[in-house]
Amino acid sequence: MNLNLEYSPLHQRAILQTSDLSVFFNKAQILENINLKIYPHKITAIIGPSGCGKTTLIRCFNRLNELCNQFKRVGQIYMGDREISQLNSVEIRRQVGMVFQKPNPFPKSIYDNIALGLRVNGYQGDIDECVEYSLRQVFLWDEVKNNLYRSALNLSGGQQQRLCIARTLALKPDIILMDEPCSALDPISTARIDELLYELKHYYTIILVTHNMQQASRISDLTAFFNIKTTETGEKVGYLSEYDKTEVIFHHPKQQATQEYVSRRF
Ligand SMILES: Nc1ncnc2c1ncn2[C@@H]1O[C@H](COP(=O)(O)OP(=O)(O)OP(=O)(O)O)[C@@H](O)[C@H]1O
Repeated sequence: MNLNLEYSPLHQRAILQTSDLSVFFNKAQILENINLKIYPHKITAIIGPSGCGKTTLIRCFNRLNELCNQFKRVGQIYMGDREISQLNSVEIRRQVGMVFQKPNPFPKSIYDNIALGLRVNGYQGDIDECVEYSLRQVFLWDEVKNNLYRSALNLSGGQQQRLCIARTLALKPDIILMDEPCSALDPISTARIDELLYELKHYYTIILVTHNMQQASRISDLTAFFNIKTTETGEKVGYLSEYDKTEVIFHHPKQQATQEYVSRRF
């Protein structure tokens, strides 16, 4: 579903695209026929009621679901011209970084949180420089530059989440998946992350799962509203209900369910 995106087919190629994507866990269908295009250097918000499959969808994009042996997918996911099953899963996870709901720094120093991933990926450049550059990108450098060898676990929640974002950025991904990255943070830390994401979209493509309607409406360019339906056999399945520019989804949605969800009358 790629609606009314004036600039999309004419001016931009999708960086990531699903084609009739359906997902199953233990034979239960979780997502049905998802057709979604993600455009480069945009923030795409994924919104919808709990259980509609938002996390499951984005975990398809870095092939994380495949670690669960009950998982099955039907349909295609293309990165550029290539179906992601043809790509090496280690390479995919470098190209498609992920930031989780709860900040999850390694129980190591601030420095090592970034340096470890670089070493594991065989980084050939200057690690000190890259650590500094990544911490500057998330506006954390000035706060931690004198304590780089202290445990990352001593940082505040907001600082830990910015460190996790820096750790992801250090590997130079094309796409960053963010699964409710601010849900464990206070409003001031959330506002800082919002500003940060807005800056980062100049360099990266961001897919943001969020329950925070203010966050989605303030910083995203495009919004995909997912909903849940009940099948004839009584199963609940998630589907893409409406996808458009964020401004349209929040101010002139075509569907009543979208209107109700974004205005919290769902
Ligand atoms: N590994 C798994 N094994 C079995 N079922 C799963 C697994 N992961 C997710 N599910 C099921 O898939 C459905 C969608 O879950 P998912 O977490 O993707 O939804 P969501 O929209 O992100 O929800 P929320 O907004 O509450 O985080 C749920 O019914 C969940 O129980």
